[in-house]
Amino acid sequence: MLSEKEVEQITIPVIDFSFLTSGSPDQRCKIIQDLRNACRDWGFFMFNTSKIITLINCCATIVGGESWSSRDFEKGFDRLVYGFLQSEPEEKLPYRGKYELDPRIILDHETNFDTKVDNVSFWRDQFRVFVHPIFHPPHKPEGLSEDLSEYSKRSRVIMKELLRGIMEGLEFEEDDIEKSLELKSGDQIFSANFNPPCPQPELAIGLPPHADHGLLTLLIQNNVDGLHIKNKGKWVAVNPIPNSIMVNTGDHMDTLSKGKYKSVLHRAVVNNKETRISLVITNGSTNETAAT
Ligand SMILES: O=C(O)CCC(=O)C(=O)O
Ligand SMILES: [Fe+2]
Repeated sequence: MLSEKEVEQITIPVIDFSFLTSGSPDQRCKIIQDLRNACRDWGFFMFNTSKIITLINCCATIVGGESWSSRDFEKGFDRLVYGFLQSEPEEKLPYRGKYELDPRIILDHETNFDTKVDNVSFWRDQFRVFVHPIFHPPHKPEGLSEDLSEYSKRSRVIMKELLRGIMEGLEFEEDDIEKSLELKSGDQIFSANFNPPCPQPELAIGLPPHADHGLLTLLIQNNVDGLHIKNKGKWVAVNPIPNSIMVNTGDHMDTLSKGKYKSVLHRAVVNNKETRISLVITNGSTNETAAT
């Protein structure tokens, strides 16, 4: 029922991030228009860089951080993804959250939904942590908390540029844009989702259908597909450019845009061959943005 074959493969709109930050006025106009169409018609888009590192480093220049090499970036994400989950259970215990939005790290292991109700098993490990403005970093493996904090900082720069473009497209006044871009108090939650090979993928799901809670979510996946989005009433499978960053609109964006940009439903399916990994950072609004 949930297999890849049964849903149409689509390519979501592609946005040139560099035109937002350094394009000519005409190029910027075109990108604002592209963003408007992508948010309205899909709620999902991706950046046309096949090198995430270029984008991350372009943000480092803005925040004054050091450039990462591709190797640094991969090492950082190995730490993020494998290091923590593979530490000893007693080392992880202090980070285990106690409730849904507990700002401590939340770990779930191959949790099942109530299969009587949902008729489907939940097949994943997840590592989730609030990264901003509250941050309870794990102390091990070494370097993980620095990587998370740096990635959170850089992704806020991407967010800010994107939001400015999106709000220009919504024809917000410049003063309102400035006020709304005060992202310092907007919360950010980072998740690493692992979906190991599943012997019966048709009976399981990596992540059930849901909409994200913030303004925009940034999503990176390894080269194993599995993300589905609901578009015009039907599920479609997203076919991303390898190594790209995908972006989707969340509940706060739905509110901010007065319902023009819907908070898009999506889910992750599993397969029986390869582990799928996605790294997700959800960016919430400030109180001012939410009230706009
Ligand atoms: O694994 C994916 O591609 C989706 C992840 C996701 O939607 C989430 O963590 O909110
Ligand atoms: Fe999501």
